[in-house]
Amino acid sequence: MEKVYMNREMGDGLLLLRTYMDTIQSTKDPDTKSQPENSFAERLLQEHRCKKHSEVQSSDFAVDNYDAAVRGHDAVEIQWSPPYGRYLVAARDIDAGEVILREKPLLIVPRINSEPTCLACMKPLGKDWEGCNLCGGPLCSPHCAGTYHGKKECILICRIGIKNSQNIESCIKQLNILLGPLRVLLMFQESPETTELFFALQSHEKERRKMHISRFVEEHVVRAMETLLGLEVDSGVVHRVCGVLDTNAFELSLDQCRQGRAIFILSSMMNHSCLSNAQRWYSEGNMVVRASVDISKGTPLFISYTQSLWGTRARRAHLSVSKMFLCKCKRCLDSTELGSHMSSIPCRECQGLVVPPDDSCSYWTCTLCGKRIDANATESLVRAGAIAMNHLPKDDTAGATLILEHLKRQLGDNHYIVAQIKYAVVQAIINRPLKDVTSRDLTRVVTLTKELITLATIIEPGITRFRGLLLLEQTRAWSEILQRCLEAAPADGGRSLVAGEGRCVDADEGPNTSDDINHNDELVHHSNNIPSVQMLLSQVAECEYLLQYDPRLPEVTQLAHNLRLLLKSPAVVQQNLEGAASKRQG
Ligand SMILES: C[S@@+](CC[C@H](N)C(=O)[O-])C[C@H]1O[C@@H](n2cnc3c(N)ncnc32)[C@H](O)[C@@H]1O
Repeated sequence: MEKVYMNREMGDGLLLLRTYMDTIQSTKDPDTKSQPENSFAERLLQEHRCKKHSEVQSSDFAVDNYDAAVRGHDAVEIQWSPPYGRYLVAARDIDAGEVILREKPLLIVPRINSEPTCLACMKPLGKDWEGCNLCGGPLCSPHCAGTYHGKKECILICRIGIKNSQNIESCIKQLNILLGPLRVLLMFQESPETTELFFALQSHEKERRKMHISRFVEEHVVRAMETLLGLEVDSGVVHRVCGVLDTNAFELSLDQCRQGRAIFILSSMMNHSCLSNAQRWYSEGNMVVRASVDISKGTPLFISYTQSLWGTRARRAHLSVSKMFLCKCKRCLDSTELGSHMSSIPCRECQGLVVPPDDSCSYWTCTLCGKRIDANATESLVRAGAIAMNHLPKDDTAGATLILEHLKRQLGDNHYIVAQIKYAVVQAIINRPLKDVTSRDLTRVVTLTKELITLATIIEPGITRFRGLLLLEQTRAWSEILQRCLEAAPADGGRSLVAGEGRCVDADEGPNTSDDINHNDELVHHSNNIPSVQMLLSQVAECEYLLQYDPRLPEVTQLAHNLRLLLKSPAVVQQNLEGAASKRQG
């Protein structure tokens, strides 16, 4: 404990956060609203409730969100150590799949992007939007029931002059940059006690001062607040607010279409690892953090701040620029990336794989023949792959598959560029109405998702969203294939197709030139391995568990419903009866 106070900034914050957490921990029942009297959380809540009644509307975003009470979190505690700052640790053994944290946001702000977003409900609006009657800022409708656009904010935004602007696009861009820090400052004004809590979070203020971001904040936030909004602001405070937001805010899908960035005090204490042991969702107004693997008492909890389908170099660069640290997790320190070889390329001399240099050397090395390769040669190959990936033909899965096959030969089957293209092809196919997808493309989805699930087992092990989404796409493809088989030969549950003499077609043979949807040849091949409805139902049950808190859960439920209906179809019933009879005979 002593050394905690060696770092004053961190130590002060730690004390405050631990106090905050203690009050939360002391209320175990997730449905109980009562907090210990005079506790920090209770004080915050009481003050908030008084405001809620007396100042309706003035700072609507803070209303309700301020009910930042996280309850019953006996699973975690906060610790501190010099290289990592504060972090959450398992206070007891935690089982894979257990919910570790459930927390309401302190505040929600819009994402920084140039797209107009409804100020009141945070729905991205595209080109067609209506302006707020008063300030002219984007709203999905003048009667939007969203509560984020409070009166004070509206009055300030009026001063930007969006209504009469000749260049609305640039006004909206500026507004999107300003809005996050502006809402934080309004929250401080409305609820001064939030200031201390917010500033207990890390801002990397000093490091940011030396970086380009500092000039950006000075120009587009501090100066814009002064000149456009006519506010007198403390530049240091604004920089710190922006630092806290950039370091701690979670990008969220608020529901299936609304998006935002939000601050969660305790969830912010989770450090990063590219091989995380927990994952987070936003579900029914709460951050839900779930253990993806078993975590033993005393182990730090890690979520991932980055993308598992990126190679080490890209992940580390992203973390170092956006979160100001050099990741030294197991995956980052291993040039084979845990044996996945997602950044390796095939050796031209032998069957081996050439792995990227680690911090100690500058050349790439084959793990089999030991050949050393100059970094420039391999990097230009990877760059060419990245360019091809960024120009992948849209709505042309055959074309995309050709590129994929070419890059597989150049970069290897598991390379991160190849993996990202595989996932992009899966999404391009499966996001179309399934009735319009050729059987060949459905087959492709099955093959690619199987390969990606194998990869996911290494880079995102356990109960994870990525596995859930891959399994969902695979099950959707299988169930469409199965239905086509049943429709093509309903009398015998598709088995006559199995006995047919058609040519076996495999997804790897290349693109289909015909757009014939009911491609019986392919069905012949696949009816040999098509899972039964029961098998697909158990796959869906796994998806339901994995995606329990995901916005795509309704799709899983719908798929389960469709499969249950299929189970009742005469062809499947007949098949099951015959199956049961032959089992009895056997
Ligand atoms: C959301 S905060 C996490 C809590 C933070 N450690 C604190 O004390 O407030 C993110 C910051 O934590 C630090 N951090 C997170 N993961 C880390 C890691 N694996 N190694 C080193 N620092 C890390 C970085 O400074 C990063 O910008």
